[in-house]
Amino acid sequence: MTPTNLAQPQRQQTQLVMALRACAGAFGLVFLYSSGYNLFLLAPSIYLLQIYDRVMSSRSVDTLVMLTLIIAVAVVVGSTLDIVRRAALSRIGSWLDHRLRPDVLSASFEYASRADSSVAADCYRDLASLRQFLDSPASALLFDIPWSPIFLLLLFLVHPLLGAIGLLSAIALLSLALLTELATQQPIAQANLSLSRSYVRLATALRYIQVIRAMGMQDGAAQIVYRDAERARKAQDTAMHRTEIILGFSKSIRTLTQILVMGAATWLVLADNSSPGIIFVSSLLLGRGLAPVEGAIGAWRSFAFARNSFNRLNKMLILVSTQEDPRTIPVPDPSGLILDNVGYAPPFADRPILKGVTLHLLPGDCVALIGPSGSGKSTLGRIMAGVLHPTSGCTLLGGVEISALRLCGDTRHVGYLPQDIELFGGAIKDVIGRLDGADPIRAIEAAKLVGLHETIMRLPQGYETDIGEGGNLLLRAQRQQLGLARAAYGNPSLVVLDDPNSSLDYEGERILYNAIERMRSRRMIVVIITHRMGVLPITNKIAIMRNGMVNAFGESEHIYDTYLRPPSPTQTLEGKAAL
Ligand SMILES: Nc1ncnc2c1ncn2[C@@H]1O[C@H](COP(=O)(O)OP(=O)(O)OP(=O)(O)O)[C@@H](O)[C@H]1O
Repeated sequence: MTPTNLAQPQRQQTQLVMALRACAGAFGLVFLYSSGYNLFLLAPSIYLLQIYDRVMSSRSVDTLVMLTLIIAVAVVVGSTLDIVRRAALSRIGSWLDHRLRPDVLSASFEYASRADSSVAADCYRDLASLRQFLDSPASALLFDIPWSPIFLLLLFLVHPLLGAIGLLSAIALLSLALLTELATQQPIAQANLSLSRSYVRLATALRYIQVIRAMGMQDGAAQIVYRDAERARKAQDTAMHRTEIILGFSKSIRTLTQILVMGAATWLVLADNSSPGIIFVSSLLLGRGLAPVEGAIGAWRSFAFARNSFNRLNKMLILVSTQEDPRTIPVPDPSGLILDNVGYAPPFADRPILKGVTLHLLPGDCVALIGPSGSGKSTLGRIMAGVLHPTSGCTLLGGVEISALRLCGDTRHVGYLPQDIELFGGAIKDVIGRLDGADPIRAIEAAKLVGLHETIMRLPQGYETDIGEGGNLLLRAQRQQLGLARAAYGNPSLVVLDDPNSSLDYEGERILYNAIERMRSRRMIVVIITHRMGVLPITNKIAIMRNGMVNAFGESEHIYDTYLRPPSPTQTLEGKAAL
């Protein structure tokens, strides 16, 4: 299954859902703390009633002191429970972060390689957003909301008229909460989108900062990043202003209801001979009943952001997890590489880049993939390397689908040197060893295979030399050689080299050709994507590509003589004479 759209609804157990389920006990505890906290919030109401009913009638100072002490203890216990539940929510957030970070990181890598790297980066950030939400006061509010009806019920018990006023007010506030959702949904989604775009653009600009500075494009690049950040800010402002307006209304409703309840309670005291305490008790109960609803309107943006983060992260985990079980995939036998009717069309493209490519390469084969620019060579190379999934047909290495080999984590079956080289890591031994806790012996073996060992040993720190961010401390030719060693690490069955000699001088090319000979002698299949014809003599097969198809494929000599050999002067003269 190819993930293209995170908007599809899915139902499946993901690591996120399972981790949340594992927290059920902890959430239950938070619920208990919250219940205790909300119960203790009743203390001031009870206190007032007791003052009116007992102290005022008995005029007993001792009762007043005792009551005050009891209520003071209740208030301290209530505040402590509030602190404890917030600390517990924060601990849950930290635990979730710790438990899910590795899974989310690898799922983000997977999603980035299969679909969209910017969405993958967003999903990675979503985990932090969820943790931030659990750290914020908004998360505690969720546990107060169930208490809202209980306070309103108590108000009903005090007097049905007071309860009815409270209920109507709660309904009005809930409608405003709903209105907040409707009014802020679109700007919040827009803010999310623009913010993530600006992050992606910033990352790209920082990656190419040397070129940007050299060409004097700094201001233009800043403008591009700034434009999206501005859009995000404006959308956030819109959401905030709408929330503020609705919050203003809700405050008015709340104050009016408060006055109404106190007025009605006073009327009840006068008309019904009720205790005067109900004036303050009803006001307090109403306040407690409406506070979570009103708080929810204020915290709506936090809820919406947290919900978006949860949904997006969960969907990415679902899409990435719909894979074959890697443990069931066997190690390939040496039956070679088979491309059967391979087609590829990028998402949303109107025409395919590759159309029905069929090739069969045997162990020890070295094939040159040549053809005009844009004919689809690099795309085919990426498919062979398992970086891209073909949209039709299959690519089998030793009878196993290449993308499945990559997913089983045993990447040693395939080596890949991309056009942009893209080195990643710090010390040379780690770069060559594919960041796999590099076995230095094997890294040295790979360096020797590609003829780089002596060069590395001449460096003051040898294999421990740091290559700088992305290898920026190295010459391009050296980066290319290092990329070649990385591709050869672990004796893979297939090595795909995209433009491996583009930066090499004569000596560099000689070393490369020797390296390829050695790879072939180890029965590796070597695919060379190139524009340089000088590489053809070391190949035994050539494939010529045009318009996403392989036009000609066969033994190098035959293909060269038939399609590539320039006509000799005599042939040209004979041709002219014939004319
Ligand atoms: N992700 C993509 N989305 C849309 N089109 C793409 C994508 N990647 C490549 N293409 C297009 O597919 C075509 C083939 O690209 P590809 O890089 O495979 O060609 P190539 O033969 O390797 O070219 P070159 O020799 O210049 O490297 C080009 O027209 C390119 O613009």
